[in-house]
Amino acid sequence: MSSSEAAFTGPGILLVLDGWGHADASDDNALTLAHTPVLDELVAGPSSTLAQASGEAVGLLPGTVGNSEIGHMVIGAGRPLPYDSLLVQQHIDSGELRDNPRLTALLDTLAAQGGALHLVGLCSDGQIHAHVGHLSELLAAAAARQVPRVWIHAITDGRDVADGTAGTYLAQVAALAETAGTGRIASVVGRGYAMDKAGNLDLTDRAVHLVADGAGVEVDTAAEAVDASERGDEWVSPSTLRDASVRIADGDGLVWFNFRSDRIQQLADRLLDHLAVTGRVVDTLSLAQYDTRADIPALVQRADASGGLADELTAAGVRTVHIAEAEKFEHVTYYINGRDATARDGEEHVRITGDGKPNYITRPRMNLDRVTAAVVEAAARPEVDLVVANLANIDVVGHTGDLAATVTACEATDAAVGRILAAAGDSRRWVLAVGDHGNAERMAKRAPDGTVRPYGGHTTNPVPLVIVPPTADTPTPVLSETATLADVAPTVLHLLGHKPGSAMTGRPLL
Ligand SMILES: O=C(O)[C@H](O)COP(=O)(O)O
Ligand SMILES: [Mn+2]
Ligand SMILES: [Mn+2]
Repeated sequence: MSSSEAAFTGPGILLVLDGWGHADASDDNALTLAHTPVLDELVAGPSSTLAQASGEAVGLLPGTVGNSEIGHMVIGAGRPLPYDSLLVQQHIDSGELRDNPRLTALLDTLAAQGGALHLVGLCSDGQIHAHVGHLSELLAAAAARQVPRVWIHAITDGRDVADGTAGTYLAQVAALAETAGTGRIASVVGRGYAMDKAGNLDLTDRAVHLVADGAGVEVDTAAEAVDASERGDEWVSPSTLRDASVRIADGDGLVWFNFRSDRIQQLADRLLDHLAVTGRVVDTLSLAQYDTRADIPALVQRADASGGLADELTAAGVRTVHIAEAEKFEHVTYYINGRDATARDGEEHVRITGDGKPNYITRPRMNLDRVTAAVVEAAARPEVDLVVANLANIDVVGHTGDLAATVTACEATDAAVGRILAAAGDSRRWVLAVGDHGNAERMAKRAPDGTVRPYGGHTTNPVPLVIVPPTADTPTPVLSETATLADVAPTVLHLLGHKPGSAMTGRPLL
């Protein structure tokens, strides 16, 4: 029987196991160290393949690690989408960024009126939220337009890159400024403060007052600020350089150089509010488009992500329930639907919330039991055609860089998948389980200084993709050996009995 004859159609569950990457067993592979009988059986079966989830396959620069935004967008779009980091790099390579009329207008005004330029963003080459190369280009543009003073407000990383590397990146930033002939680090703060996205405004406001008012611990060097942190690079205390202590003045300019919005938008909105309340008019631009309340003009526009799974399912009248806990809720709603937050007709969104400031090392199960219960409940409703869910633990706990906690997260996820498979069997649903990018299969990395350090960031590894038939006696489909995340939406449509959307370039895997 050919694989197409073996295909079955009907209701199903699309399950994204966040950060579920594939790599050979090793002593830093949390997924192979963990006892995961359910996942092991799934990936060992014939209805299993590996999908590319990084680099060009999904719309990133070659060799770039995947991330949750592009992962979910491509899963939904059924085609690779040029991601913001790729678009920014293309604008740099073509010279368009440096000549961008919004940028040159701002720089020329600052040069003519003697205003300072403030550049705010994450200083690493993690390529998830930002890249120091983009900062370098903005410094060169400011130098070319003779902006008199350029201040860098550096956010330290330690999450998308190995912890303990912030000092190296800040030295690199200083060297880039030297090469460009302009720019000095005015302040340093860890991303735990500056890039909170959970509404912890007490953290955000520390960064607001640092950047806007120069309020922070006084240090002589950026390295001193980093070295003083007792909780790693993510939690470098808001620090201001003694000989470069600045506040943002009326008439200054501000450019945000993170290309990804989700973790900078809270700070951007809060800072702009603070400047307005304190009577400072500051022209502001962002490198890529942000989802801020404030309308911040962007230097690089987003790619169109329409025509994906959500649009096809709505047109076909398919009823869906989208479920995730807070950390990944936007990913299974906004991003998977093509950066569109509106629930379509026939679409329900379920956001599972828990503690405000969870500690993922001590609570690696997170809110998994409640997410699983919501999936089981939705699966039992006959009117629901498709359940779309994200299990966050493997990725979110993986980001702590704590191997033991991540092993526990993998084991908890394994048990949850077991419960979901049982519920799928009861309701005669197929299940398609897939990772959105790698993370937990690699928990150590060589840092720029040559040392091997705990690593909680993402990887370029492929991700497992498995399909479980609706009943034990349904013929087991054999999946295509080559796959990418772009094949998920066409495969889901196929399993629901529909054709791939006309905007999709991926193909059904069975
Ligand atoms: O913002 C984060 O938590 C990480 O930098 C990236 O993780 P995500 O792409 O899985 O959200
Ligand atoms: Mn993810
Ligand atoms: Mn992640």
